[in-house]
Amino acid sequence: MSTRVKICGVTRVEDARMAWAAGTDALGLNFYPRSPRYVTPEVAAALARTRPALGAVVGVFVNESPDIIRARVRDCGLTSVQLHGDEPPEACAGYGVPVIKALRVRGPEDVEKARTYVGAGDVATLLLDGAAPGYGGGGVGFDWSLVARLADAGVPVLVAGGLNPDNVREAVRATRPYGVDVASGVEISPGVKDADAVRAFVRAVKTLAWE
Ligand SMILES: O=C(O)c1ccccc1NCC(=O)[C@H](O)[C@H](O)COP(=O)(O)O
Repeated sequence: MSTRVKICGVTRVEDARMAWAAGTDALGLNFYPRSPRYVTPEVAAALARTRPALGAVVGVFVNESPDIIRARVRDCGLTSVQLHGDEPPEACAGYGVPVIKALRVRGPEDVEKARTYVGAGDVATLLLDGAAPGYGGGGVGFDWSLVARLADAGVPVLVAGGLNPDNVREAVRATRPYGVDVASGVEISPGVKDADAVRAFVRAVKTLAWE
C-alpha cells in the first residue's frame, strides 16, 4: 500500500504546481486568519485550479463558522475540509465534502479524544498533529507510538507534526499511516515551499515499501 502525502500551507501557484509534479496527493490551503500561511479566497481558488485529476485540495479551518466554511468549499474548489481547532464532533458535518478532524496530541488522552470523532458527522479521516502553539504548522511532533491506539478504530489516520524529509520514513515505519502531512518541514519561510525539500519529502514516502 502506498502512503499518501499532503503538503500543507501552500500559498503560491508555482509551489502548488511544483508539489503536484513532485507527486503529492493533496494540498492544504490555510483559511485560519492568524496563520502565516493564510490565503484569501481568491488566492485559494487560483491554487485549487492547479489540481490534477486525482488530486485533493483540503481547506484548513480553525474554529471557523459553518457558513464561512461552506462558502469556501463552494467558491474555492475544496474537495475536503480539515477542522484543526476545538470543533466538537457535532460540528463535523454539513459542508458537502469529507471532513478531516485534526487533534493535537500531548498524550494518550488526546488519542482517546480522537476516538470520539470516529463515525461523527462526515469525519472520514483523523489527523494527529503535535501540540504546536497557534494550533498547527509549528514543527512540533508527538509520540508516534500513540498512533497504534487507533489501529482498531477503522478510520484512516494522517500523521503530522514536525515531519521533514529526514524523519518522514521513520514516521511511516513507526505508524503505518493512511498518509502524512507537512507544512514547516518543507519550507524556506512560512508559506514559501522549498522545491528540493518537497521533492525529497514525497520521494522519501513514495519509495518506502510496506512489508
Ligand atoms: O500551518 C499552519 O500555519 C496552521 C495554523 C493553524 C492550524 C493549522 C495549521 N496547519 C495545519 C497542518 O495540517 C500542518 O501541516 C500541521 O499542523 C503540521 O505542521 P508542521 O509541524 O509545520 O509540519
